[in-house]
Amino acid sequence: MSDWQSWDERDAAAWIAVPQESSDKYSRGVLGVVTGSDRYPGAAVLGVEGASRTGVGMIRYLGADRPAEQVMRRRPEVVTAPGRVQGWLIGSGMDAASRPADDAHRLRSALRDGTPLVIDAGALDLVGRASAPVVVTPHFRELATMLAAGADDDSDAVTADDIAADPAAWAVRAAESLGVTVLLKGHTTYVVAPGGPRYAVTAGPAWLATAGSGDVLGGVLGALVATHAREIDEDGHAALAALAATAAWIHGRAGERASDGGPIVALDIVGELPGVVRELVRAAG
Ligand SMILES: NC(=O)C1=CN([C@@H]2O[C@H](COP(=O)(O)OP(=O)(O)OC[C@H]3O[C@@H](n4cnc5c(N)ncnc54)[C@H](O)[C@@H]3O)[C@@H](O)[C@H]2O)[C@@H](O)CC1
Ligand SMILES: Nc1ncnc2c1ncn2[C@@H]1O[C@H](COP(=O)(O)OP(=O)(O)O)[C@@H](O)[C@H]1O
Repeated sequence: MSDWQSWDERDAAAWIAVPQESSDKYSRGVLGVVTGSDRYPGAAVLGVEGASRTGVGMIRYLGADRPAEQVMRRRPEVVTAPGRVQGWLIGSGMDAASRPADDAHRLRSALRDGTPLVIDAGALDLVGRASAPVVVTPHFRELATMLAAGADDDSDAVTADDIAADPAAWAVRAAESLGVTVLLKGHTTYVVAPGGPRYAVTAGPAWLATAGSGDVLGGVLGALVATHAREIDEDGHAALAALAATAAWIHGRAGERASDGGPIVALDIVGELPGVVRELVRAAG
């Protein structure tokens, strides 16, 4: 574990983009979102909520109609018109095995946009199609599926149990073989850039293991990516890895505050995000 750097509040505090007097919503950063489906509309709501409460200039939600309705009901600030964005969040609440043609088209547009992407859940199979740097956010089963897709035959395929037994090593292998930054979720979240830094983040309680918690994390990371376009442009995966570790830290700390030793639901994490970001801004000042 000696080559893993633990990521703490001081590290995270350096990766919050604080609006300036000269800022407007576009200069702060716009996040494009293609998430959710008829089956999982809630994941779209949770990701958009996570991004909104982490702080971003604007969100363009460009997913399917049913999740769009739910997103707009909860967050009228969101825009559904296409346009320029500085980062994408795609895949949460989608299912690669039953992808409607409209979703395939929406995902293709995001992947070809030339803008950094956070790829989650039901878009992880498309990781090789991106035209810009990517950070993926799998859990153990999702990472096993991704690696199995690249295995030469079934005997090479890794299982979720293999990954659970040594998540740090599998996160590194995935980053090297896929050429993307990997954020592997779990009690400790491992973040690895291909050939670059390795961060271990243990910030939250096990109460975070609740449905939709990872969808919120995707939104937090989406907001951080969209508000750090310059840093990603200059430092590529090194910046993406720092942003991913920061997202995991913020998510864990929000879970800690929300839980206070008791059970939580995903929206409780969202409710604590502004307070956690405020703490980080103060820590940086
Ligand atoms: N409110 C929402 O809309 C939510 C949507 N979600 C979305 O749901 C999709 C699937 O995510 P998962 O993390 O479930 O994918 P997994 O790869 O963990 O699981 C795939 C399927 O395996 C089954 N499964 C696996 N382990 C099981 C167990 N121990 N007991 C019972 N069934 C088990 C479930 O039927 C599940 O649908 C993703 O697109 C994700 O974003 C989830 O994040 C949960 C919340
Ligand atoms: N035992 C645990 N301790 C701390 N955090 C956990 C634990 N299990 C899961 N988490 C965190 O909760 C989130 C779960 O994400 P995910 O599995 O994608 O859930 P969902 O698909 O339901 O949104 C991740 O951020 C993960 O790091």
